[in-house]
Amino acid sequence: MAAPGKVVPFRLPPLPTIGEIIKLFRLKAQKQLSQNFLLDLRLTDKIVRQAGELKNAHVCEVGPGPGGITRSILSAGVEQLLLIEKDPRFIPGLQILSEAAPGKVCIVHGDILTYKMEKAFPKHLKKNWDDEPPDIHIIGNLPFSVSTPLIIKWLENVSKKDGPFIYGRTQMTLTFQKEVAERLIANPGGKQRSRLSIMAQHLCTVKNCFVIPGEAFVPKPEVDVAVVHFTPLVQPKIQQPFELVEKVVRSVFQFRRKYCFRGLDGVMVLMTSDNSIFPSGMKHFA
Ligand SMILES: C[S@@+](CC[C@H](N)C(=O)[O-])C[C@H]1O[C@@H](n2cnc3c(N)ncnc32)[C@H](O)[C@@H]1O
Repeated sequence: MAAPGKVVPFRLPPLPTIGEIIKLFRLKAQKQLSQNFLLDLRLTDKIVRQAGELKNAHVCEVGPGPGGITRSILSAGVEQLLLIEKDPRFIPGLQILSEAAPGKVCIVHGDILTYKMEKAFPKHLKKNWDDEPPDIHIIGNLPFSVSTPLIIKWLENVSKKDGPFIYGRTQMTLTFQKEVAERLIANPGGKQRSRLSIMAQHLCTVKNCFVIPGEAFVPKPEVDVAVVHFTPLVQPKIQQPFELVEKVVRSVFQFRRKYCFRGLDGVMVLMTSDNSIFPSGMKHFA
């Protein structure tokens, strides 16, 4: 028994390994759905550590699959874990995890692209936008065909303070194809600087955490994967509506870099009609 006042770390009871769960429920990865699983719990622990302190946090995991990352999230001592999984084959395996952590897990069979995140967490967790981020995190290793459109949608939600961001500056830790992660974190003037870099960095602090080699996944994907952490900024760097910023940035990047200034001609038109979108000049941010 622990001494009074001593914090007892949360420990899951002995469970079948992820490999055994996959065998038990015949969870063959479906290539057409870009399913690749992480079986090494040291790696899933490493991904979850990138989210920051999760003790007593409310977490939504998107696309838990056979539950590797799920186990690491539960072991971090979260208060509540919401799982959103589209493929019904994974639900029985996730139920085993739910029984191992009584009262902590809620499983939703659904599609994260349409799920209403504004109702996902208790209201009392809401924080003001300029306060510290709420104790709410989104974590996920989704197929790239989902994670890229999803981050665009969530960036729009950040700019409008809706969706998962009605609770405040909810943090996200997500995996992307390595090249997409490089674009998300690229600095101004860098080779990878793109539309995605500006859309993400004008709204969030974007940290690239680490690259996971393709060999770590079963089956091995054709590309490497990188983990990216997002914290919405208190003040966006460009204080204009999302749609307008997107339009301007699209216009800037429609030409190859050496012809970028052709794109800027269009921007100048928008700048004069909309009053200084990029106060210190687009050149430096692009
Ligand atoms: C690449 S697998 C990763 C599984 C697990 N997170 C892991 O790391 O081992 C992606 C998972 O996301 C699920 N998924 C795909 N699209 C989804 C969507 N739109 N909404 C919710 N889950 C989705 C898949 O069924 C699969 O379980």
